[in-house]
Amino acid sequence: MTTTLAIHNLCCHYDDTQVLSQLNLNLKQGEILALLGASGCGKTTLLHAIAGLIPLTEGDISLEGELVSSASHTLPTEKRQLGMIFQDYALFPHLNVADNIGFGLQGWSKAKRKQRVEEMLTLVKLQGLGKRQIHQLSGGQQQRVAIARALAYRPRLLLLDEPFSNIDSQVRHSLIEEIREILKSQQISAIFVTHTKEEAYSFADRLALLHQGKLLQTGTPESIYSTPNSSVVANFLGQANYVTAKVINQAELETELGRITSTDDIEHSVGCEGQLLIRPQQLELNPNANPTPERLGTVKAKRFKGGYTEYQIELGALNLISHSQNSELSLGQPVVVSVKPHPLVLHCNTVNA
Ligand SMILES: Nc1ncnc2c1ncn2[C@@H]1O[C@H](COP(=O)(O)OP(=O)(O)OP(=O)(O)O)[C@@H](O)[C@H]1O
Repeated sequence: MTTTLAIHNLCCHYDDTQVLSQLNLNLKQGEILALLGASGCGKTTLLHAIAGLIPLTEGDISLEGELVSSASHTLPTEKRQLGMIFQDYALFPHLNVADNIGFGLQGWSKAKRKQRVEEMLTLVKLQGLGKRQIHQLSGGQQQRVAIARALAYRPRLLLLDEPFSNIDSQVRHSLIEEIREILKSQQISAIFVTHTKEEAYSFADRLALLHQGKLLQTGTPESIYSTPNSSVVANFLGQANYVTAKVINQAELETELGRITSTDDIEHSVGCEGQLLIRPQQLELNPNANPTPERLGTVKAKRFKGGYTEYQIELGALNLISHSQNSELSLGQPVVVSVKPHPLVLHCNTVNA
């Protein structure tokens, strides 16, 4: 499979402040990647660098093997064959839907342009609405027009900056799935900026987590969620408990909750100490089990969440969050806390331990 985008050792500055540092990232043809991270971590800056809107101070960017940015060279945005979609749609209010979609097709014959616009209207399920004015469309429909316009001239890469943030949450989910299907059917490579992990999970094949201008981890949503390489990544992708732990052998850790066995080999060496990550749904609460002191906790708070109940458990100095199917536990009730069997994820205190 060919590489659409290759970013190598990229650094960007605004005045004296370094905003992106030593960033490496590749994107395969047809792949959808979500750039995820807290506000201000550099997501939009990276998108702008790929678009050629800001220069690089170090490193380079290639599109389909063509060098488009380096410290000494920036190919102008309009020569990069990119599609760009931003949260405010940036449609032309004085043009109707068809003219918005056909706007980028300069130099095409009238007949070919009309045919392409019709194809695009069908693709985004807006057949028959070509003559409508933009203000006569819903937010979701306007975003479909933006997609159609961006795809009409067959870009080699689509850049989307928080494209769903202005869409009503009721329609957002189905729109995300629909647009993903359109991109997949056309084998379009895309980079999508969001700070909402749920959007990233349903839209992207792969996530790239940015933190303070550095790329911390890339991988499928499932792999990053289950084996985050740091507490920053773990916390960003969902609630997390941490207990101190030490590797006893390849399969076991000695922890604040007693000895815990992993279902996979533990990758760290014996003796390594650190923090064991336990997701709330990996903690089991049992009011009837035989208590051992290190596992006996008390229910301090509970919140019904629909599909599960969230409990806050006090256990010695630990404050643990558990998501349980059992909604019957009451405040103050003693419970035995155990960890469901799973491959344990330990973040060691010592590097390379
Ligand atoms: N034109 C600019 N001049 C100076 N600093 C800037 C400029 N644009 C952004 N920054 C700074 O660069 C950093 C990264 O900004 P960027 O917009 O890339 O973050 P982001 O991750 O997209 O944030 P958000 O999720 O809030 O949109 C921030 O600290 C921001 O204040």
